[in-house]
Amino acid sequence: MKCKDDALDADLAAEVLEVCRRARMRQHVFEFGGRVFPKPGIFEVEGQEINEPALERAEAAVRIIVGAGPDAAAAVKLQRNTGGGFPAHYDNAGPPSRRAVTAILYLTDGDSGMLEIFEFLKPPVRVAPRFNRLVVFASDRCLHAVTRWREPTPRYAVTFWFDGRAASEEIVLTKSHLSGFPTWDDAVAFFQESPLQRVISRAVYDDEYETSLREYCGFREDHLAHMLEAHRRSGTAAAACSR
Ligand SMILES: O=C(O)CCC(=O)C(=O)O
Ligand SMILES: [Fe+2]
Repeated sequence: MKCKDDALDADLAAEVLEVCRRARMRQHVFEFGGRVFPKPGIFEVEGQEINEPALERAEAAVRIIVGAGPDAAAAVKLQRNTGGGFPAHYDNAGPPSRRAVTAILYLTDGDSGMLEIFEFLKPPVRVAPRFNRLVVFASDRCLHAVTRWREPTPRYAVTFWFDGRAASEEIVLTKSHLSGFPTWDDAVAFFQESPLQRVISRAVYDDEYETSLREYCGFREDHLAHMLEAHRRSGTAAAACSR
């Protein structure tokens, strides 16, 4: 994960903030365990729906910062956050997603709505939103969550995703992965660099998944119960198949 302050030209960042303020955003929904839930307090719209030159200029600048080639397809998402947060997730949870790089441009300051980053088996890191701060990480190997936003005014952020080459990498965890490590440190080093960490993350990060569901977005008891149940099912399945 990399964090860069004063990432864009300040005038451009201010223009992007204005675009966010004006944009019509929709309630964000997410799929969990076969059901669709609203994410409380999160509203989003895709950049391509609003066709603003400032967004294109921002995308070009971010593309250079993250080192994505001119041909890498990009998706842009504008977000307004008035309350909740995000449960632990990977931006690329597996095929057909081809997202390789996530870059989040924060446009609002706050001491809540922190980005929590769980780089595999490294100490977790929390990044506060700050105007013109850019956080960049690998979409397929960086578990993250967003803590609840508690400020009276909205939190604005724009996320840029750049695709990589066709996802040809292995995505199935096999016994040979697990038996081939001479030492524990070798296994850790492998999973830190590999998208295969996604297969075992629900078991390894059980508490973080559960806490983030409970505290950041599961405000309705019935929704939370379903999400926790689905999380536990997938964690148990992952633990069983990696034995
Ligand atoms: O709002 C943030 O800080 C991050 C949002 C996020 O993780 C996402 O949109 O996938
Ligand atoms: Fe994300």
